[in-house]
Amino acid sequence: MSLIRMFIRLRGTVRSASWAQGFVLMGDRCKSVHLEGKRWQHTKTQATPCNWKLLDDCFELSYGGLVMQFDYVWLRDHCRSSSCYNSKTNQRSLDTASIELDIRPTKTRVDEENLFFTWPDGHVTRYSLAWLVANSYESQKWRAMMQSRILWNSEIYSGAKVPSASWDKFMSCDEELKTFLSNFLLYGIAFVEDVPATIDATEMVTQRVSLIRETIYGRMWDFTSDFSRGDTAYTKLALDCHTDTAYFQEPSGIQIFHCLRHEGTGGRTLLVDGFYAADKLLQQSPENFKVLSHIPIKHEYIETFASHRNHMIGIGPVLSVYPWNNEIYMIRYNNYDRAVITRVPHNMVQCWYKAHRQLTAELRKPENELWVKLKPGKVLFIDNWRVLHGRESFTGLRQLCGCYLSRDDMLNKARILGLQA
Ligand SMILES: C[N+](C)(C)CCCC[C@H](N)C(=O)O
Ligand SMILES: O=C(O)CCC(=O)C(=O)O
Ligand SMILES: [Fe+2]
Repeated sequence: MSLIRMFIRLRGTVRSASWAQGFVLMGDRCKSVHLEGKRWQHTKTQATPCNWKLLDDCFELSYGGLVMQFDYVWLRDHCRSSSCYNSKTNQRSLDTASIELDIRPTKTRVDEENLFFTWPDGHVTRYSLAWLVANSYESQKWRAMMQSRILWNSEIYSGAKVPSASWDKFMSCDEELKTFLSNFLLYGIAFVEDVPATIDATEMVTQRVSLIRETIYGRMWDFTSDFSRGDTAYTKLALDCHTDTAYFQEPSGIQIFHCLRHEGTGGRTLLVDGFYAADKLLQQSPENFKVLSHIPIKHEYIETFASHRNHMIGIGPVLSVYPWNNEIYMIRYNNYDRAVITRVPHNMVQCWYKAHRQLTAELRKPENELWVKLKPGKVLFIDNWRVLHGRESFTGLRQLCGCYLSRDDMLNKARILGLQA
């Protein structure tokens, strides 16, 4: 059993054992009652009554209709007094390792809005009840833990009529940027239109969103089908849907494409929501989802051009999920760059191929494919941890420019603008 799962189970047991009769005790006067040998404490009548109990292994608080349990070390550790926490830098100054692991408050008291703990060394910690509620495990649990997203196929995305941002407004107005980022977080793709068809303007537009992540391809890159680098991207061939830089330990968070010119035919861009496909897989076959989220696979970029010598390796499952809630946060799918499978025993290899086949079938369903023709002026932002891209083969001169962006900094920007990310 994973540690986290064990932890959740433990918490569950503790909670159900200790709280069942708590609410009958809410009185209208200040009083304390004994229940199963434990002393219940109450505040005076108020809109939201507060009861608390010092249990052997945790502090139990009932407030605002919620029953919460706090570890004593946690309560000491999160003290917001000026000697424990620097509210100018929002950093902890307290040395957590100096807290006795069996610490208990010597005195506990409550007023209308606050709880006060006195610790064995005399230090007093004050918590506002509202802060404790907001930061309790029990209240977090009920909140949407998942990033809100709209999973899409071609019809859903087209039907949503998500507006593109427009260059002028995008560059000058934070509300426009906020709407853009909100759409980007929801769908994993977003467009800015009317951008001057230059590398400089493309760079400017990306700088509104995040910091450029420089890679072996440079900072801003532009490319044509001249095979100047050892990769199929630099040809006229079609490309099946994939995520880029699967061969990085941390694949690039965001990819930007701006088609600066195309004199020829074909060359449309393919976009597929990898999380939509993964979700379908999870519904149809949880075992196959599990296989793809557990078996680590290697991706590799080997370039042996005289001018460019590279050997990049990234290892990770096709589907990365958070261990605590199984929520998918990244898909790594690139059949071109997938390396030799060497670390998986043959019986598991067979399972992996079956699961991979099912995911591939889902990704390739025509109804899941969104095809767009990129034109000069239209800059595409792709969440490279979620949305796969590909392209149709083409003729003629076609020049694309773009860059990779840091995912953390995009999320940072979104939060600063007030979005939940
Ligand atoms: C985007 N740019 C042309 C610079 C690089 C293309 C990298 C292609 C590589 N096979 C991958 O999928 O990561
Ligand atoms: O040429 C294209 O449209 C995209 C090529 C590609 O997959 C890439 O550059 O990452
Ligand atoms: Fe690519």
